[in-house]
Amino acid sequence: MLSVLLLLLGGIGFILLKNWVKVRKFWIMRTRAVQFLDEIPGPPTIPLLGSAHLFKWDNEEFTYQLDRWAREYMVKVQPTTGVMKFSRQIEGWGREIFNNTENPLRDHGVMKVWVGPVPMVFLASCDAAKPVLESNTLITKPSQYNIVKQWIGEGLLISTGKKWYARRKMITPTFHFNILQGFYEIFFAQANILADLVDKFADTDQTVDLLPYVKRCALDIICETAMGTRINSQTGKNVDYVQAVNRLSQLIWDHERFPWLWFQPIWYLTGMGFEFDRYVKLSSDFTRKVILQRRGVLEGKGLLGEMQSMSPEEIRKHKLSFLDLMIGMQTTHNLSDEDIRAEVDTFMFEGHDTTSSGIGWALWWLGQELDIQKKCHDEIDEFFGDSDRAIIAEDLKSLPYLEMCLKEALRLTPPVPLFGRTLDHDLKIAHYTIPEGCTVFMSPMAAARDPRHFKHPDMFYPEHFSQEQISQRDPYSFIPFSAGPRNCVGQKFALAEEKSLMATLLRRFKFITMNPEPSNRFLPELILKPSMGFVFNVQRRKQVKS
Ligand code: HEM
Repeated sequence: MLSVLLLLLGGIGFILLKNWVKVRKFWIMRTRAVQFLDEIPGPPTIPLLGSAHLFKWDNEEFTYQLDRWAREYMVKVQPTTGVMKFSRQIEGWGREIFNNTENPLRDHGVMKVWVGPVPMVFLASCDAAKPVLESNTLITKPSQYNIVKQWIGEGLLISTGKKWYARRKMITPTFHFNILQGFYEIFFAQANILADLVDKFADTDQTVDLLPYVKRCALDIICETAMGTRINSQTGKNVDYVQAVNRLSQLIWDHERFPWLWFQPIWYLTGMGFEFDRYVKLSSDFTRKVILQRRGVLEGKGLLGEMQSMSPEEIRKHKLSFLDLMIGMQTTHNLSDEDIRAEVDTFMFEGHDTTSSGIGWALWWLGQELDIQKKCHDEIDEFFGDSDRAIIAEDLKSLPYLEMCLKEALRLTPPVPLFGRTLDHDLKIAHYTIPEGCTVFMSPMAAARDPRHFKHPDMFYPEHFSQEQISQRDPYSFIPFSAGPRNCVGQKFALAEEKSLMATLLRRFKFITMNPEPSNRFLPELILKPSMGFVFNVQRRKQVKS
């Protein structure tokens, strides 16, 4: 027995010594955090677990718990009794944060939560988040992203410092307007496959949950645009890959929530670690295979040497994907095959769950606000008439109201509900000091419910995005794509894809939401999901002709 104990202590001692520098750094950060964060309100803690022992296992309950904590600690409001509508809760929460003039502490929207021995600070208002977002130095992602890194590698989303600057400079031109224009053909083709699938439910008694349909459509789009490869998931192909991508996101979210899973032995004992590794291998092998194939195709066409000097117009003419451009830049930017794999997988990770969530929520809001949906139909009909010709980039400029609706949905239900940074230096927010090494999280949903910036913070009110209202507002109050130097590089791509898909669907159908608020709750996982899916009754509109 004694020898087992000694062996165990020896093992722990060895691990601590091996990681001495990291342990010391963490200890200093933790000591300063205990001292500085004491003032910031947050839920009760116990040694080692922090507040994690209080976390609800059930995802939906966990969401409600976060909401209760926010009201109780961030804004010092006693929990209300009875069931409140979730969106109204957030509105109330927003009001309490932003309208309170008596207690200056309430005005900042700052809360801390200890997850195990790790402190996290939530910055829920525009003013609290702005100093982090606009900084050129606070660009490091927190350790919570490490699990994502095991899947997508150190691509643009995860890298930091010089590597990030170089990659951002290299990747930004691949989203050139002229290159994006070439993708509209893909958007339209995939949107039509989606519309044909939806059509099977139209004018029947059957309702349909559109979430999995839109998700597969967005996955097909990102595979074709980012990798130059058709996976046809909409028509039931490549099931293994689709399942791997879906399951990885779920496993990552569980890993984030429960600190005991951060210990490798527990992660593997639960079986989740093995499952995660299996799916990471499946997904990475898929990307590696595609890289090899595309290199062969480019060599075959004699394009490999020429791509560096191509104009965006020529790139578009040759229908080159993001991966093709990476392969073209491989030698000049000294990229390994694994570097390319990481960047492509980053796009796969960032580029489909996000857009499908955005489209799903937008339809879900429009399916409840039928007058607003009618205005979208009218705008589309006025522009396209009876034609069902392909939608091209220029067309979308003529649908400003649809764009306002999409942005309003992004405001109320942002697909990325939280994003974080590790502080490389102490940061002062209002009268709080948040120490170096601490993790901060920004919440676009909370920031966008501020009545000082939005006239009707809890309502679906597209006029929030009229030119007049936009020009009067602090841009940091609307941050679904983050903001500042580390904002979403795919923002224009995402809006173009969303608008194109929405216009195609709305040309053909009217959507009536069957699970409106408050029954359908927002689940802020890695991506904001509906607790009950996006269930619609679909009605065909007039027949369109080409
Ligand atoms: C509605 C759709 C989308 C939303 C709401 C969204 C939102 C975001 C947010 C909030 C971030 C910052 C994340 C963080 O700091 O941790 C981000 C980063 C990023 N997004 Fe998006 N995104 C969307 C679509 C896309 C698409 C379609 C692509 C690619 C085609 C993409 C590629 C990226 C990349 C590469 C980054 C990392 C940028 C960097 O750190 O320099 N996103 N996105």
